[in-house]
Parts: sequence; C-alpha cells; structure tokens
Amino acid sequence: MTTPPTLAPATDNTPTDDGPVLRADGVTMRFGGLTAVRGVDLTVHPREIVGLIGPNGAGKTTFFNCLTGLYIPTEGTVSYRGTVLPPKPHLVTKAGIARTFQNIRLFANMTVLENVLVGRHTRTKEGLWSALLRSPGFKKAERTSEERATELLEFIGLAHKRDHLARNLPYGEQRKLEIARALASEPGLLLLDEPTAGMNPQETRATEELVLAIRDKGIAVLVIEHDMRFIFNLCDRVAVLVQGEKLVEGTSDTVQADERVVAAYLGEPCDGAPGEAEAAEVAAAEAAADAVADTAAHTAADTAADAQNTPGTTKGEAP
Ligand SMILES: Nc1ncnc2c1ncn2[C@@H]1O[C@H](COP(=O)(O)OP(=O)(O)OP(=O)(O)O)[C@@H](O)[C@H]1O
Repeated sequence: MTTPPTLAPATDNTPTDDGPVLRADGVTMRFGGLTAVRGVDLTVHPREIVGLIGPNGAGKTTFFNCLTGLYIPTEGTVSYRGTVLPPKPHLVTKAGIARTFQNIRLFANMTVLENVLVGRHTRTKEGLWSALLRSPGFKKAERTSEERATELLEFIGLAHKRDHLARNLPYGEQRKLEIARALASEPGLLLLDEPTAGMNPQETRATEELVLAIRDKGIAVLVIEHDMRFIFNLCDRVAVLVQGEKLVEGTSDTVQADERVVAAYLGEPCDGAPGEAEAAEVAAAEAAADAVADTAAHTAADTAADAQNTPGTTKGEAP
C-alpha cells in the first residue's frame, strides 16, 4: 500500500497533560445473571495503540459498548481526558471518542462522501431550520464539512470513489470508509472493533499502515482484533480479557510469552476430556506392537548367532 497522505488535524489532539486519554475504572456489565464484563480497568495514553484480545465471548465488544455509552455499565466509570463520560453515545462522540463496529454499519444507499459527512454531524452546530433554509451560516458550514470530508477520503485512499454508492464498494473499502466516517467526528481516541475481519492479507497489511498513520496524527487507538499478527505487530500494549475479566496486560512480547494467555485460547487439558480414553487405548496398542516387534528382532538375531556358532556348518550351508 502507498503511505496515506498526511492529514492536517482539524482539532488539536496534543495532550494538555500527561494523563490518559481514556480511563476505565472497575467497569462491570451484567445482563441478568450473566456478568459479561467484571471490574475491568484500562487506560489508553495519548498516541498509544492498545489492543484488546480474548477468546470469543470474552466480553470485548460489551466493554467497547460500555466505553461508548451504548451500554450503561452496572458498575464503574469511564473518563475521557479526566472527565467522567455520560453514558450517551452522541455525548461520548462529541467528547472525542469515535468507533467502528464489528458488522459494517454504513448508509448503503448514500455516496461515499455523504457517509463521511454524516460522521461530521457532532462537529457542526447548524440546526435543522438553518439547513432547510440554506442560510449563509449553513452554506459555510457545509463547505467546511465537505473540504474536511474530502481530506479524509484522500487520507484513507478513497477520494476517487467519493460519488460511488457505499454499497458498491468492495468489502475492504467499506471497512476503510467506516474508519473515515469515525474520523470525521475529529476524535482524540478511535475504537476499532475487528477492523480486519474478512480481509485478505494485503488488506490487513494496508489497515495496519492506516492505523499507524492515524496514530501519527495524534489520535490514540484501542483495537479489538482476533488476528494476533496484526495485534502484536501494531500495539504498544495489549490487554487480554477472559470470561469478562482482564487476565494480563503488557507489551506484545509479555503477552505472547504468558502461558495463561495460550491456555485461555487453547483451553487447559482436563481429566476425562472427550477422546482421552481413545488416546490411551491407541498408546497402549502402539506400546504392545513395539514390544512384539522387539521380541521378534531379538529372536531373529539369536537364531543367526546360533547358526554361525554351530560346528561343521559353513556359511550358506545347512547344518
Ligand atoms: N445484549 C446482551 N444481552 C445478553 N447477553 C449479552 C449481550 N451482549 C453480549 N452478551 C453476552 O456477553 C458475553 C460477552 O459477549 P461479547 O460479544 O462482549 O464477547 P466478545 O469478546 O466481543 O466476543 P467475540 O470475540 O465473539 O465478538 C457473551 O456471553 C454474550 O452472549
């Protein structure tokens, strides 16, 4: 992939202090009797790329939904740049957190440009009447939004398709468009939920480069992904969720070397596991066959030695 062009930041994402962009404190989410997320703490610092991994059903998406106000956590708080966020998606976006979804959520019958413009609505203050009357203020805001959306499309490499309908884009480009739409809200933190799902290796590599370019713009990234190569190549830090709890957190090297992580993905062998009796039977049969083969080999060797030691017998001649 060619390196994405640089994008002039519309908002200043330079941190005002050394504090984290995101801080989740003791986030717990229960659905009736099921605790999907239990007491999870997580911080993301400015210009960091943090990975969130874990087996299916570990609670990753539920945790994202708690961060973005889609769910109201049963317990715990989520803060953005030191301020506790209200659990309302549009207020979370307005504060500076944008996200993409596991399943693509584009407006299929809108153009590529229009999809990005939709993402800007939290950054425009022109109201409905202003839009209907096409007031001078509205026209100016519209021009600024279009310029900004065009810059974003250039940044992700879709400017040449700005007038195509979203539904006609290939899958990999639809995923890119989702990212552009999220960036249109000018976030300080971008949450990506499985951005490479369904992608081929080239598209995955391109997404890796795109995420790095986004980080270089000063935007912190928190990413859920099942593709371990993608995560370990990209992330400054990785947190592992297992059954709703944070099991390990650290650099890619630390997490990869942690036996608990391997066990969480592969499952610990346990007594009476299906197939264990069959495996034991096969091992016993193989051991018995080896013993029989050994005995036969010894007998043959002894017979040959006896033949050589018998008096009056020459080689190749029957006694
Ligand atoms: N709205 C909901 N109501 C009830 N249970 C839910 C709801 N959302 C998620 N769950 C349950 O919470 C648990 C965690 O699910 P979640 O989708 O967060 O896991 P995940 O780690 O994102 O999994 P995957 O990697 O498969 O996407 C699962 O047992 C799931 O069935």
